[in-house]
Amino acid sequence: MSVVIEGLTAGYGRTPVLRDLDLVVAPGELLVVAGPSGCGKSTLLRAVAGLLPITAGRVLVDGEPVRGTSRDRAVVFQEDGLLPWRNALRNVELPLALGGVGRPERRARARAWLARVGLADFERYLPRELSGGMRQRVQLARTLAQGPKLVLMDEPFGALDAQTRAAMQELVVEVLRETGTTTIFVTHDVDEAVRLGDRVVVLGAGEVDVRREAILAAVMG
Ligand SMILES: Nc1ncnc2c1ncn2[C@@H]1O[C@H](COP(=O)(O)OP(=O)(O)OP(=O)(O)O)[C@@H](O)[C@H]1O
Repeated sequence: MSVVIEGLTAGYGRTPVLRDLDLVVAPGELLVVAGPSGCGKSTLLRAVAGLLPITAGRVLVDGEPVRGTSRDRAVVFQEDGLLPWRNALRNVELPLALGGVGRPERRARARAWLARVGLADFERYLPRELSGGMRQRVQLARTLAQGPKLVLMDEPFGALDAQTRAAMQELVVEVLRETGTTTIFVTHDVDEAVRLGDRVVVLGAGEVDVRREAILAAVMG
């Protein structure tokens, strides 16, 4: 899916957080949006997800203006949002069930995705029996099992330790490349931006080189 943002102004109440923002994401691209805390990264994701009304400009996904949420566009947050009383498998199955996918197929899809994220042996575990990194992997499986064409990730690994985070970054890049999913990945972590991005945009400073120094300089203003 392509994303074209033109002259986007959006925010909460009367003060816009984003002003006249232009951004293009090509199909299959992994775009990292970086920038200091409070600069509007989450606000941008919400606007693309259709969770936030926009004040001016437009957000086009595959040429169509965003008017609300859609199954084609999935959001992954830092909190895993898993239901504590459902095991890993049943958590991954839930949105498929809600989307009308029949039992045998949703079970097969959920199993395949759990295996893909390295959790084949943990499908019966409840969220509280899994580590933070494992829960994020379940969340990733749950998101990708739905076959979204655009994935919006909002600091999904912010709460993980450095080693787990690095492993998750590797997994995400691998899986998203494999599926050709377009991704907008928000982070305030410069190293994460360098590791993940095909391109890096710093809010307020535009597109920057995917090099640590260039991103740091833009983030610091
Ligand atoms: N629901 C809300 N109502 C009112 N103001 C909000 C709301 N959410 C965010 N804001 C304000 O909008 C601005 C941008 O917030 P946003 O969450 O988009 O920033 P961010 O770049 O994602 O920050 P962080 O890296 O800390 O998550 C901030 O000043 C914040 O206080």
